[in-house]
Amino acid sequence: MAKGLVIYYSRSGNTKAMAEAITEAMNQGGLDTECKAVAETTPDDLLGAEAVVIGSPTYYGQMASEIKKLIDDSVSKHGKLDGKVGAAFSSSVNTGGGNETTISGILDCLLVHGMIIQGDPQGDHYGPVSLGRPDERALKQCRRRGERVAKLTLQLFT
Ligand SMILES: Cc1cc2nc3c(=O)[nH]c(=O)nc-3n(C[C@H](O)[C@H](O)[C@H](O)COP(=O)(O)O)c2cc1C
Repeated sequence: MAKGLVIYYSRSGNTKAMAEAITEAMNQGGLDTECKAVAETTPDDLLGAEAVVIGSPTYYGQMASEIKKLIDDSVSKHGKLDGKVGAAFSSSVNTGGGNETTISGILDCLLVHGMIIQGDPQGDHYGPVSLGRPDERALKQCRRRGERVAKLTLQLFT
């Protein structure tokens, strides 16, 4: 069965709540998906999933260093993530506070790994964003992204 992995870093719970909503939707979409804090995640874990979704709070318009460290450590698996499905999400405090640049930064790294990224013409285009604690709009975007990742992954891997 195709597997998914949602990885997040979160200090005050906002990004974690997004991760949980995305994970639930991926599981409902038929992808056996685990949700892990980045502190519990190793580069080896990236190999075990066909879809990897990474979320970070926005720190100065960029991903948190904890997420970047995992990505930098994933150089040990370089070439082995080629063709997997990737996605990203972020929480910030301000509108225009850089959540999309954070997502783009994560997606850039996943592209270097050779991963497949799907945009969204109707929902949050780059990936779900939330201002602070995810409200119903943000949770809807998280569920939508989870469904879309699951659908694409099952199309590619089953
Ligand atoms: C070091 C630091 C830098 C931050 N930089 C930004 C920023 O550039 N733009 C913004 O809108 N929010 C910024 N924030 C706010 C967080 O992105 C926001 O509170 C986020 O929802 C926290 O997510 P969490 O609850 O998952 O930890 C920053 C917070 C910290 C601690």
